[in-house]
Amino acid sequence: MAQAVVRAEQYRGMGAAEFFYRNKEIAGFGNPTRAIYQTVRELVENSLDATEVHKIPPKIVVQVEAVDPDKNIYRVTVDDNGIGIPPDKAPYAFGRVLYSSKYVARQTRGMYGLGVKMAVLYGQMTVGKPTLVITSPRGSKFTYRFKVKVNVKTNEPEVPEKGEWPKSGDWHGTRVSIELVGDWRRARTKILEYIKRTAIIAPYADITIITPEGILVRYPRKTYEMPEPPKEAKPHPKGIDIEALRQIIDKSKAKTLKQLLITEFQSIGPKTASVLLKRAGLEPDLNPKTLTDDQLKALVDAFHSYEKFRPPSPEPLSPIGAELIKIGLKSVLKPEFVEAVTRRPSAYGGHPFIVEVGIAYGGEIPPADQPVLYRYANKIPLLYDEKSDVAWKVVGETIDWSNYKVSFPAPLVVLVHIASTKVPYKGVGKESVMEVPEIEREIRLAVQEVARKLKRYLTKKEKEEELQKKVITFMKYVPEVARSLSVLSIDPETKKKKYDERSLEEKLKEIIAKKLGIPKEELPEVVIEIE
Ligand SMILES: Nc1ncnc2c1ncn2[C@@H]1O[C@H](COP(=O)(O)OP(=O)(O)OP(=O)(O)O)[C@@H](O)[C@H]1O
Repeated sequence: MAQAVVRAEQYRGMGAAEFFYRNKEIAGFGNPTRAIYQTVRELVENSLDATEVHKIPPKIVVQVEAVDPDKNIYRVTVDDNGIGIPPDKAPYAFGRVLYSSKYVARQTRGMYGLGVKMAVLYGQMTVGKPTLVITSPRGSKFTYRFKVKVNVKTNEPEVPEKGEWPKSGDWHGTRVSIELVGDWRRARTKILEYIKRTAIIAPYADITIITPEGILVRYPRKTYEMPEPPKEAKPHPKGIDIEALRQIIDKSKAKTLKQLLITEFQSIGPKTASVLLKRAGLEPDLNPKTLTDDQLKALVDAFHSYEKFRPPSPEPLSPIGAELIKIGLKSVLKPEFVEAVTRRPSAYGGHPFIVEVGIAYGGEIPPADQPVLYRYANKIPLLYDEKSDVAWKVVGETIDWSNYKVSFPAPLVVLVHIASTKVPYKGVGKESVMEVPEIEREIRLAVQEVARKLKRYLTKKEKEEELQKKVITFMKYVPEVARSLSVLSIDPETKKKKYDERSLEEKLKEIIAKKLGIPKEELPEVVIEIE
């Protein structure tokens, strides 16, 4: 009988690239449908960050080509007119997991330094080919071309091919091309919806998608008006933990603790610094680099328990603004009513955020049994996991729409945008946002504010319709009544009518207009004759 072999446990470490390679689904690459959707998303989001944050009106072309449809092999290519990537950084940007230019307190779509590498990895795992990157940084005299792979074991980029050539025009931007096994047919609707919703939130962008069937869908730019780009801000003490503090100390040139607090954090001046250090039981002149674990903890505790900090600065945020939301909703959905609001900045756990809400109603929007919710976080449309998102909780479950004169089925679209330096996503795939009470509250207030405007509009519309009905009811009888009165006014002796029909009609119209409280000229010209 075979003896069971008892082997000793094998221990080894695992790098970031290998971890995400083994756990693709947590980054949104769980199956071929999600993978192709997520690839388009990651590339488009990088392109938008590379343009919009630098005040360049984005021009983006997405192309999905069928390389071998029988094997479900597709090529996704995204072109942009962004700032490009310096040639020494490009291999890392595409070939090293957790490498990013966005690890700063500033609102961008990207934040983890992961997205495009997951797409590169997925491509190399399923088709085996490297990703092609062509880029020309702004101001550079060259265009660079790389083929890049991620080395799963070492998390170092592999560059099997590279080249450069002089640039003639002033083109700048990036083109990324990835071949992968994807289920285009299943993902198609979601991808087209994603592009549509991106066009709504960024009406200043020119976005085109060309599908494998050769269909071209273009959302032309509606305006050159763009949101103010976010500014980088120092961290707020309330959002700091011990590790973050350690990293700040490592990078800082401050010689004393007091200096560190004043120069590296928002909301701390000399006075507050002294109070905080006293609370933490630390000497102001201590060299920050010598702090023990206990001292670091004492300082973080003092940060968290201090009640008088100013709220985090909203400068690193870049909301879209009510006007642009309205332009976006109007141009794509063609509703009869549209309104939007940008709330004042708020904060949770030391992170600033702003909620924006837009409502579109009627027109070409088809009626649905529930409100159609367009969720966005840092301008990214979120299409999956709707029911577990804080915005759904408010729009779909908490708000009683009948209070706003909406009865379902109704043609109602509600757009909710959360802009923050740290959106509390439920996962790195960025599909839904956690139920943070401060955010939930802001969403509720914003939805209520816009919904009240919708109610006013619907009430006015209802009144106008009632009035219109009355006008028609009264006016129907005018010709007949005028004729009868005219006949009654015949003088028995002369046999002549005292009043002719025309003048009686005019008199009757005057009476009706007065009764309904509208100018006589607004009564319909054509008088409906009764049978
Ligand atoms: N089209 C592009 N133009 C300019 N820079 C780009 C472009 N695509 C990627 N990059 C650079 O590559 C970096 C890595 O991109 P990646 O998608 O991996 O992460 P991210 O966008 O920073 O964060 P996230 O994982 O949250 O998307 C970006 O931070 C950016 O600096």
